[in-house]
Amino acid sequence: MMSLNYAFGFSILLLALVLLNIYFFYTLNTVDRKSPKFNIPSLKLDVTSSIVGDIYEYLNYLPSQYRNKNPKFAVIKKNLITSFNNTKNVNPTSVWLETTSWSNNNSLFPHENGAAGKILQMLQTSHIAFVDNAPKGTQLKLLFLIEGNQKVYFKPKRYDLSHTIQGSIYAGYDRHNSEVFAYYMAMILNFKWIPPSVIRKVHMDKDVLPVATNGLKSTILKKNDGVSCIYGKCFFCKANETVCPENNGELEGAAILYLDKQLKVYKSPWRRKVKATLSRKRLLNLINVAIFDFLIQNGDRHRYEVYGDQIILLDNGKGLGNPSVDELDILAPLYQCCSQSQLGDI
Ligand SMILES: Nc1ncnc2c1ncn2[C@@H]1O[C@H](COP(=O)(O)OP(=O)(O)OP(=O)(O)O)[C@@H](O)[C@H]1O
Ligand SMILES: [Mn+2]
Repeated sequence: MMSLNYAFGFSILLLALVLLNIYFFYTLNTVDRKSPKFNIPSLKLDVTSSIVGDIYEYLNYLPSQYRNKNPKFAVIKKNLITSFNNTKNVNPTSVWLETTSWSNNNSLFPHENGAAGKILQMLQTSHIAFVDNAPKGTQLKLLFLIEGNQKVYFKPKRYDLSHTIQGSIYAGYDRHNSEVFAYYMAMILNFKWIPPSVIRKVHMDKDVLPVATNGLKSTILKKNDGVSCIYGKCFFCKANETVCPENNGELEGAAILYLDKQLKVYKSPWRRKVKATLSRKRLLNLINVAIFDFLIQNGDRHRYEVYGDQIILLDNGKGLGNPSVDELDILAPLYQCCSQSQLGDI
């Protein structure tokens, strides 16, 4: 009798252990996968890539902290807005002196004590001493020399904000608002390796033509209605693809601080495929840039500039093309690195 009781007790224990085991393996496999509350819209995907499918599948099971705004952000936002609005008593000479002599391991430009707002204010409103073509690159852009002897790149508006770019990720002209958006987003992400950039409007007849170089004048056409339009000087610039002022005579664009610094230029190793051997720091830096580019949807980081040993974000004009497309290829430096554990190999 005693041994029967004992055997019964033992089998109950065994059963309990087996059930516990099943439960354990079940939770192992389903952790983070309980009742997805967040369903991302189904998008047209390149189903040939399993990574792309995996990423979208996993998005449904992200832990809740990734879906809620971090309360710490309110303070960061308030400080940033205060800094951008600090535009009183700005002295151009001292702003540019402080800005161009700035040398720091954490940022390209000063941001403390409202410096960011002062720089933006100067970029947006300073008197323009001369305007020339900026022939570097494939896109039409101008070079301004503003009060205080500061150079500025001006990428003109080519599209209305509601315009959607169709076609490849490289399609279309640069988007001036993408440059400006990139700057503000980088500030929010605390990535301080990007030139300040702000929307500026210049009057064609009052601000540009009187101070235009002869080179620029030779790329300006007078249209039938008497309006002066620029076709500029660049790799893709054509006389029939001009930029014209709005009805009020103003030309809108992104005013981007020009960096008179020693920059090294590298071809992106991802422009075809990864061939180069990269240092750990450079690889992590490229992954950061890829995440940034994914957020602005810039798939045109074919080249990157390095200052010291830090990648800087120059040329952010190919973002914001089509709000209903998520181009996941941009994240290749991130997901290829994780799937092939390249970090361990170098
Ligand atoms: N803010 C800046 N300060 C200094 N140099 C700059 C700045 N922005 C761009 N450049 C330099 O000018 C070159 C052309 O600029 P950018 O890349 O913005 O033009 P792009 O027409 O878009 O060129 P691409 O078609 O090759 O992408 C870049 O190679 C970069 O080295
Ligand atoms: Mn470009």
